[in-house]
Amino acid sequence: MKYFTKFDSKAVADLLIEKALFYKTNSRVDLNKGSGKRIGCIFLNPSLRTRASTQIAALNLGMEPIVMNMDKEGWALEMKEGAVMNKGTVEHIKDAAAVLGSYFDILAIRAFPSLTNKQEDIEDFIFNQFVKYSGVPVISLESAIRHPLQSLADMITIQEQWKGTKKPKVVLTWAPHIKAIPHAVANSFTEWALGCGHELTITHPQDYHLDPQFTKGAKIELDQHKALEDADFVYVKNWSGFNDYGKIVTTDSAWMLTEKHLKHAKNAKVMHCLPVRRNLELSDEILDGKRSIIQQQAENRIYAAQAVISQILG
Ligand SMILES: NCCC[C@H](NC(=O)CCC(=O)O)C(=O)O
Ligand SMILES: NC(=O)OP(=O)(O)O
Repeated sequence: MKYFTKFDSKAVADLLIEKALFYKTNSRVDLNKGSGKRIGCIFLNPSLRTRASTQIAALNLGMEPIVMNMDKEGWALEMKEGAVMNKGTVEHIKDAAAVLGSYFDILAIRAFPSLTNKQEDIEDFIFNQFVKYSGVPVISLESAIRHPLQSLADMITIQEQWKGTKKPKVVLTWAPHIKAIPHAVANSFTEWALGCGHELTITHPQDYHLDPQFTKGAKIELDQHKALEDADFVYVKNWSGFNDYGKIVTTDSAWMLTEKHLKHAKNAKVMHCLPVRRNLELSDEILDGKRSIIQQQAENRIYAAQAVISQILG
């Protein structure tokens, strides 16, 4: 494996899940595997979990992680080919990524979408410029359209939690937010849940349809209460408009998940990638209650990253 940027196949997902669960109980078993190697973690946006869990994962494999907050501490990067750089940007991605490629054995990049330039975001332009010019293996720490390490951790968590014999009913439900939020987590969760063979229902208000390239094969049910009936796992997530790109179409607080919403889903476990805005996206009663498996998801981010880095190291 050279790149970890999206769902590959069920076989690869199963292998990574198995590897991650092994590392969860034997975290330092491969301490020599990455010895003498460096991973560069490049952040163009804020992070708590991804930043810490990726470093811990690398350290568990004996690798040296170096974190660069390029948005604040690096030179302003020019991404466009052939640009005349007579404005704010100082260094071209061609030069910067090539230098980073020569410093690191693996590069890991976080690059959120603009939410204004739909075409560029859909093409994952900024992330792919790093891939194109670095020449080394690249891991996505969340790009404009995907967050595969999060989704891998989500799949690990579902596998750990699910004790039933039938397939679990998994529901992705939209939640209110005050800001325009990326589609990456929702897209990726959909991609991985379907790819791993889960039965997925997506529910959201009118006009919040996700990019159909991700939702093909999912059941879309716009009645949230109906969608939540008999759910085994409920993934709560806000996203902004896709058709009306990057827009907040509604902030209807009736969509915020409470116990009342789960009246017909007695055993449902609730998931969220974090950070969560309490009592806006999700109620305290759910977050602090028995249904929440959110802390477990966050912990599994370490082992998801460790499995991926280990696989790239070979
Ligand atoms: N990396 C995980 C989540 C990143 C992003 N959240 C945010 O931007 C939160 C911003 C705020 O709440 O102000 C999202 O939900 O897609
Ligand atoms: N879930 C997640 O990616 O969190 P951070 O943005 O804090 O890394």
